[in-house]
Amino acid sequence: MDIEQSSRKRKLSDLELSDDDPDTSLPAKRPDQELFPEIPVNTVDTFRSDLSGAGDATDFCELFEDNHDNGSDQPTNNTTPAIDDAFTPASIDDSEDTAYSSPVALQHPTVWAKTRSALCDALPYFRCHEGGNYHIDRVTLGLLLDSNGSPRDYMDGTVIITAVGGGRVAIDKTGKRASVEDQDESARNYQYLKATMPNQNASDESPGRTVVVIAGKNNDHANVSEEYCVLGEYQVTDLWLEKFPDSVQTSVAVASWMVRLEKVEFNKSSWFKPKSTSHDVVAGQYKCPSLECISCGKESKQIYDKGWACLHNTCARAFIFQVVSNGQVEERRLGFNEIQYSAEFLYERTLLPAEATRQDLIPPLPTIDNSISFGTEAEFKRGMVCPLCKCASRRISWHGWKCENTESCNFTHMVQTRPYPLQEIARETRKVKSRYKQGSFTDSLVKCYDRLLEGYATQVYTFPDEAGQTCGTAIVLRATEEICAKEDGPDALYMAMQDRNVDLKLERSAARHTGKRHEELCSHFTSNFGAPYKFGVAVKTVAFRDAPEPILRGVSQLSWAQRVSIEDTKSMIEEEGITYSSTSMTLKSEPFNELLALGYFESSVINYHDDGEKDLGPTVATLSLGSPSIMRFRPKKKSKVGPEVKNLRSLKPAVVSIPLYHGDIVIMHGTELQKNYEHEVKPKGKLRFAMTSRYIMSNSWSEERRQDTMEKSKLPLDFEKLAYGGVTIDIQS
Ligand SMILES: O=C(O)CCC(=O)C(=O)O
Ligand SMILES: [Fe+2]
Repeated sequence: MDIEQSSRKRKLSDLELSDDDPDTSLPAKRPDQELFPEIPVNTVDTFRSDLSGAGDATDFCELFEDNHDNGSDQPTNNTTPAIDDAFTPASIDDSEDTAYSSPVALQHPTVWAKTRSALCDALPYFRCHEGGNYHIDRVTLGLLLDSNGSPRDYMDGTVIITAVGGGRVAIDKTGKRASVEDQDESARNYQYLKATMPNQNASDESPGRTVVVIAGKNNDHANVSEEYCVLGEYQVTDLWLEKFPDSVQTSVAVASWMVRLEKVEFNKSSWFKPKSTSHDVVAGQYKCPSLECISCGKESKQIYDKGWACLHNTCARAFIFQVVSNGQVEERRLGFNEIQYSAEFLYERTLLPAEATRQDLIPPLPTIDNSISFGTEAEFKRGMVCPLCKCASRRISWHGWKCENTESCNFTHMVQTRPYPLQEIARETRKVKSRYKQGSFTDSLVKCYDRLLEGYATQVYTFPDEAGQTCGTAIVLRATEEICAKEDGPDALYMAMQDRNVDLKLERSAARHTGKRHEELCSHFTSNFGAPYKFGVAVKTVAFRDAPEPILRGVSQLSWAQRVSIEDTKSMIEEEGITYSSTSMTLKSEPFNELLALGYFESSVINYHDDGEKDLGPTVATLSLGSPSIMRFRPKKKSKVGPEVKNLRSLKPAVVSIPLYHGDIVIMHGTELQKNYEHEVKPKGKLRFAMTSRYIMSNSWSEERRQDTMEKSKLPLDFEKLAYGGVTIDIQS
């Protein structure tokens, strides 16, 4: 025991701690600029190359949100002390020095975003729509602090100290979450942050990398003026477990990881810090001592002002502070509010290793190199950072990027895409044909009948309702090469849709995402022509009379396809003796008065949905142009068709999967088909268009809305000359 005491004393004496004035040992500050150390400037690695090279790289977001990604399920604790109460280090006179006050925006943010989806679309270091710790291959690239995490969080213009987060579980039925178990080295957020530090990777030779920190408006410490602002490029300097018996977050002491981040360019003032003097501190001026524990033999830094404690949670002496009182060292357990971070810890500065990987805070504007790219590759759907006002903006328009800061900036970055040729489509088609079997069934519910329809080889899929009778059909008309090459056929239509002079008005709309907290954009681009209609998402409508010719040709071709396929279905039902629901399948062609155009870049999809909105006729017809795709149908989880689901979270598997090729037409018929089943379409190439026509019934609408619908669905007088297969449409009914 005596030996222990003396050894402890020896180590503490190294700190030169004095009981009455713990800071007299601190060296005087040297704010003279000339003494600032040179910050190494390394070759900047752009993340675009990280991502494009990351074929199977794990690109993920971790649930840092327990503490940082502000959400409705954040536990509120009225007893939480204000940060200033919890945190005013006594050792520093803060009457002049504002290093300890919460930063307030000084200048224009380096990069900012109005929405989470813009942030994630535009910034390569934070492609993380949920969660707050974005990592690739288990190494953090970006952190979002969008709430007040631990009451012990700290932020000045240079240093951020915050809880690492993760590991919380719901502790009651209201969804309140809290940490109930000690965190340890298996905590993922800890691991990914640790991996950014030099020599932490498996090879042990990684040079380390920087982490970009973003603050959201819900974080009171950063006090940023915009919804999301990039604070800067930081390095992780310390990770340690904090455990106090009276933590205000939980009634029991739970060890939680904390992280200290230090701005890489620590000698420059931050845009978000007003009178910070913290950037006057130079490397080496303050040194936070590190001591070896006499019990476990592991080192811990003295990061708190009251004294040193072993920070290794498994050690018998963990969090027992060695406090100097009247020249004696006492061992004490201290409460959460009794200690603060030491000045040495806050003011320590760390030079970034020269070989560490840096990050570009402002990614370059997307450029399409017409010799190697078409402009429809997945990366061009990403956002941009406006070079004028630095607003992170999403790719909303088909034709290019527009700054989303529309109130005070009108920057646009329009691009000319290179037409994606039919030869490329043929190549993609061959690849899909070799991989996917036509209509590969995953369930015996759906039956398929082969038909021949005016030169189109046709498959008719019949879908049963819960009673087993057919409630709907999906009729797939396969276009032959000959059909595609016709003067008004799919090839000509596909090329016309890419014509620079044709504006299809395609845009990405805000999508509904059940269970997601943040607004997202649909992955595909849409525009609506003819009768206005809200398909779950709001899409702008253009009257048929103002529609470009390819759209009108689409309406014409789909109207033709509806007529011939419904006629054939009647014969097929008779020939095959199929029992069907006549309330669902009227077997009548309705005049299409609307067309929804869809544009898909590489990796765009339309997720599972139904086309059974109110006031829609029983038939929905789609023409596919360009890249092949896979269409799947599955019974809805609430439908009695198909296997029963265990709970409402589990989904039913697809019952049929249908590859669709350039020129193919799918006609879904039957209102009950849409009630019982849903469908998705996943393109397998770089450019696909779909044109979907419906009949929208406006009888029950107000006179004004009805008139508007009638007006917008009037076809131009010369429409007849575009008629496919001689089908004219009577819209006036
Ligand atoms: O892109 C497609 O083929 C399908 C589009 C679709 O499902 C729709 O417009 O509702
Ligand atoms: Fe659909």
